[in-house]
Amino acid sequence: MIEKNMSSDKKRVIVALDYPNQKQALEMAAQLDPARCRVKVGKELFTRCGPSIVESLHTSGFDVFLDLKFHDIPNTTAKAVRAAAEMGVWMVNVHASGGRKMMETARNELEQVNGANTLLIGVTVLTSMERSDLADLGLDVDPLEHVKRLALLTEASGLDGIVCSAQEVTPLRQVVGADFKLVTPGIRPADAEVGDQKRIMTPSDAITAGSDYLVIGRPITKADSPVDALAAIDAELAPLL
Ligand SMILES: O=C(O)c1cc(=O)[nH]c(=O)n1[C@@H]1O[C@H](COP(=O)(O)O)[C@@H](O)[C@H]1O
Repeated sequence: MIEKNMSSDKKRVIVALDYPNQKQALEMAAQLDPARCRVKVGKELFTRCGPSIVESLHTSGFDVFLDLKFHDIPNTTAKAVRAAAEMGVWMVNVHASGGRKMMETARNELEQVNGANTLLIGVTVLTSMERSDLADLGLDVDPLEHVKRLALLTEASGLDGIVCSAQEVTPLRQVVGADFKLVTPGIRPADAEVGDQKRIMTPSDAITAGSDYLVIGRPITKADSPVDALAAIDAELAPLL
């Protein structure tokens, strides 16, 4: 029997536009349908292009996840989150390990932006990290344990959700609220190259586990035909949504 994911949002895929220039990013976006997916602007593209890339994507009708993973003192982080909200982005993120005061200050700042309905999300443990990477940081814990701790802190700080691995979604769903968004990168279709990701899952397994949004970059953008790669992912997800 096919298990249906609970979220009513049908646009679950966020395509990571990890490109070094506006031309390549917009060429990719032109092949995507804003009615069927969202896009992510990350550190490389934003550092090269600045807010104009976000404006262009908005003009083309896309919801934009601005993935700059802010991590700084509370005032600096909050002002950066405000700047993102004033750009009108759909989602923005901070590192949950910046702590409660940083996240609460960012949340409060966001509330003061007129008309903003930007989702504010906390990054827990990067999907490229495994237990040994946490040990290097002096954290002698399983990634799931640390993700759980940061998820609860993020929720208590008033944020809308977290970025985590899809591998953590099932146990997290038992401890966070049903509306708390679980955004999962590290998504790899069965035949895709893993690259630098460590805690991975297939698109259908991630949705079945309860992921709200799947962040997918290279399996689409580096495919011979990005359109075909996305269509295959959509076909894999369709029976589950
Ligand atoms: O916040 C993110 O989006 C993010 C968090 C995380 O833990 N892991 C992670 O891979 N990401 C982003 O998700 C995207 C994944 O890209 P691919 O590995 O190419 O599918 C990249 O743009 C990363 O910056």
